[in-house]
Amino acid sequence: MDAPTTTSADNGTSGDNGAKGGGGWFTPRKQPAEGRPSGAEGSAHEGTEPAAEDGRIATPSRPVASIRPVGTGAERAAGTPSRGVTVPQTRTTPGPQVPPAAAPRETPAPPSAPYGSGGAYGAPSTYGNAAPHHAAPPQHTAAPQHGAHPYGGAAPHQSAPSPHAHQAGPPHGGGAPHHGPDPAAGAGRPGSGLFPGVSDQKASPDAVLIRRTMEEIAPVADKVTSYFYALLFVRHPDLRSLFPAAMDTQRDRLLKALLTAAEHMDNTPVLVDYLEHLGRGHRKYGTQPAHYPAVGEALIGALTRYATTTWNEETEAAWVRTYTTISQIMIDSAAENERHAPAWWHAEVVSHDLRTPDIAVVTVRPDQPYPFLAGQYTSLETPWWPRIWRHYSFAGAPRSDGLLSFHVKAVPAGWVSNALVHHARPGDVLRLGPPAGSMVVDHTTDNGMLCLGGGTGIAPIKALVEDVAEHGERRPVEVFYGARSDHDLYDIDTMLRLQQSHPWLQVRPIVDGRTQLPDAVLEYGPWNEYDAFLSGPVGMIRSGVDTLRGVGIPSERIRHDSLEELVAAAD
Ligand SMILES: NC(=O)C1=CN([C@@H]2O[C@H](COP(=O)(O)OP(=O)(O)OC[C@H]3O[C@@H](n4cnc5c(N)ncnc54)[C@H](O)[C@@H]3O)[C@@H](O)[C@H]2O)C=CC1
Repeated sequence: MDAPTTTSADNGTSGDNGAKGGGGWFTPRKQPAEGRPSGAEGSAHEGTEPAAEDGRIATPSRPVASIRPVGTGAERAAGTPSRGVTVPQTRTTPGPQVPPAAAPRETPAPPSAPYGSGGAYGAPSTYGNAAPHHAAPPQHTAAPQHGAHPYGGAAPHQSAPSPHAHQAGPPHGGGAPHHGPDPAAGAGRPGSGLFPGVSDQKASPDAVLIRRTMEEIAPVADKVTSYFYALLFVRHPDLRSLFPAAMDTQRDRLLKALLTAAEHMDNTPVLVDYLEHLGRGHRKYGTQPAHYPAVGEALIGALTRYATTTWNEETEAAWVRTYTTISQIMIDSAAENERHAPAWWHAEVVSHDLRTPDIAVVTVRPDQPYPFLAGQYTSLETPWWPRIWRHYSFAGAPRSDGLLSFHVKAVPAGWVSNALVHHARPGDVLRLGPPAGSMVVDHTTDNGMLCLGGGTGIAPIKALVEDVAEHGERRPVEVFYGARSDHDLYDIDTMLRLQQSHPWLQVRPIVDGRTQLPDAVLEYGPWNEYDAFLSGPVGMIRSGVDTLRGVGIPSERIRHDSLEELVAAAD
């Protein structure tokens, strides 16, 4: 969800959207033509409504409550009267952002992933783990309207910061950071279906209703998503230009974001971190507060159409409350971020080093200072594929000259990666989003570091090593660098040079054969006193987490970027 909602000067009830005339907020203004194609793309003509897959017109069952406008945090600070939910002022986050968890990298799949990962209108991404400074209990506790609860009711676990605050966290609690029951699940009966490990027993009433809806629409998720975008673009054709031409991957992002929010609805710290990250990340797409109500209308319209069994007035009210709060947090987060960071950075390619026929090291110079931490990643857009963003890790610790490097592998059908490897040249200008990810070094300990880098996943591992070196630490750092063949160890010379300079560093190239990357660590050790860092293909992360837990490293000391995002990127 990415495009949550809010603010609308008319309180969301203007024009035909008002709850009048039997229409209601999401009621079609006009019948669509017979046989009109459905789907998110193609079809949006202003003043008409999209047809459902079966050709029927989708008309919400009844008027829905308006998604309330609340203005931005800045407006409230200036004394603008609140018109809806009361949301406390956004907190200030000084210094480089260490947004919650992670994201995907090169996207070997459909070239279309719009708002890249992390992103836009529907991109979850990570959060699962708040960065250290996010560990404090959230200040966002949207006051309920009409007795409703902000996140769908009570905000139960507010007092407990995420126990996985240092891990790269998957959005749906499924991936690595949350090995074991979700902290939000309490001691109740574990949930089932879409939300394993999430219990309804301690869940707030709104959370229960929202999850029921999600369970119901899961089997028809594709239809819901298509219909959502169709509604959005038909009613707001101007918003279409914010999205990439190809919507394939984008569609999934909405549902994933919803799942993420739904799963963590009662875990306020996690949810707020996630949404704040999402709100900041949306700035680069040009998302404005006014866009949120539009998305909210389309969302409710799509749910009304497809969640036929669970949808009723109560459920609808829960969704409206929840969406309003979500929007507010994202809007406030973006507004706060706007005070000290650009929405994006331009970055000129200054060198392009083709290491293998399909791997390049691309170095860029941002047009203004770009603060980040070693181990983080950014989103990147090329001039050849506007509005298509991909995530790449910084392949080095911050440098005094401000240059940033990325390791890019051209993957089949990967538009961005192929453009970067085969077309980018010095002088080309890319766009970068804000830094993200929490796979960073904890300099408050001197624990040994066990690092597994598979393929181009070695990029952030190299950054971590440089970070340790720059801090003058002498903790043991063991790097296992996996590749399919000797030829694919494109950065081994750099890693071995680092090893020569630093006696605390051990680099072991592991070429697929007798053993593969995660298993190779079993021949060494013991590792139970180490912190672990995993970076590479999702299969490697999954098996690596299992292996490392098996050798005694607790889950909370195993860090990696979001599995969900990596999976999404590989679709
Ligand atoms: N470029 C970047 O900045 C970053 C990229 N990544 C991710 O790293 C991946 C790199 O892709 P490639 O270079 O093509 O890697 P690859 O597919 O050639 O695999 C590299 C090595 O990882 C291990 N591995 C792969 N699959 C495995 C599995 N299922 N189980 C156990 N070990 C496995 C093997 O040792 C293999 O040689 C991509 O998925 C990318 O998204 C992750 C972080 C940063």
